[in-house]
Amino acid sequence: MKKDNRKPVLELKDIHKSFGTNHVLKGFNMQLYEGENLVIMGKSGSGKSVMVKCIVGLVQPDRGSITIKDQDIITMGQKELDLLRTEIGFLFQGSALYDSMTVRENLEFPLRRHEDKVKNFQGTDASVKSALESVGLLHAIDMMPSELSGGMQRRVALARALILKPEIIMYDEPTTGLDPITANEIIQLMRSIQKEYNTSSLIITHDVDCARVISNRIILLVDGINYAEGTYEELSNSSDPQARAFFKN
Ligand SMILES: Nc1ncnc2c1ncn2[C@@H]1O[C@H](COP(=O)(O)OP(=O)(O)OP(=O)(O)O)[C@@H](O)[C@H]1O
Repeated sequence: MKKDNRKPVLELKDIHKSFGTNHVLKGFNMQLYEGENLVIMGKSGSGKSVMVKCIVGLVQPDRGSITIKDQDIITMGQKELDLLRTEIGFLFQGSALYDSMTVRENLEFPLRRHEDKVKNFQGTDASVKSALESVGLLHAIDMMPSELSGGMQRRVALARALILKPEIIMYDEPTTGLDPITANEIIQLMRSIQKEYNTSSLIITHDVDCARVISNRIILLVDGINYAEGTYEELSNSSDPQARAFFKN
């Protein structure tokens, strides 16, 4: 593979994490570059969620460094960390909408939490409308989550992830639980958002179709390390059977 001379926006170096005798991450390395869609694939239980939790600060790695735009987040104070986190949007499986709030109120929530950052934006109402427009759901602004289909709910969650105009978006299993047509709509939306906002995306997925369509690059997480890296074509045609096995449906 070619050596990449671009600067990463997010970098994990030599991350180790064990739970008792269960050594989950054993020196995992990853660079996410500006504007790219990087997919992480790994078998169930391989440590993908633990890796994401290390990035968002829910789990403390035993060893290694995590930098976002050259700032080390492991040694950072809470206040700086909160501000830096506004640079990251999340679309997690569990990132459900608040049932008792309208779509508009759900989107206003992160704006209110991060008022300092929002001062530079065009105003709450305009920000909410522009994020909803990006996911094609402006007409649903006053609806309740219960009135929306599963796919629409995920699009609203995506609008909420976008509202602070993050430079990085992390998607954890973005298509899980959706039928193939809706899953494809979400994938196309992720692509158009990447173009519109020039975000760098980290995507955790089991979905081979999603990985094929969305990825510029894929990292296979095996035995706690970045076992193999490359484009979909490179990895799915790899001479290594363990790498190739990921792409058999
Ligand atoms: N808080 C915790 N305490 C103890 N063990 C944990 C904890 N969190 C994760 N683990 C263990 O770490 C390993 C990796 O779990 P993780 O949830 O990261 O897997 P995954 O790759 O995300 O799996 P899946 O694809 O099924 O979601 C598992 O063996 C799990 O039991």
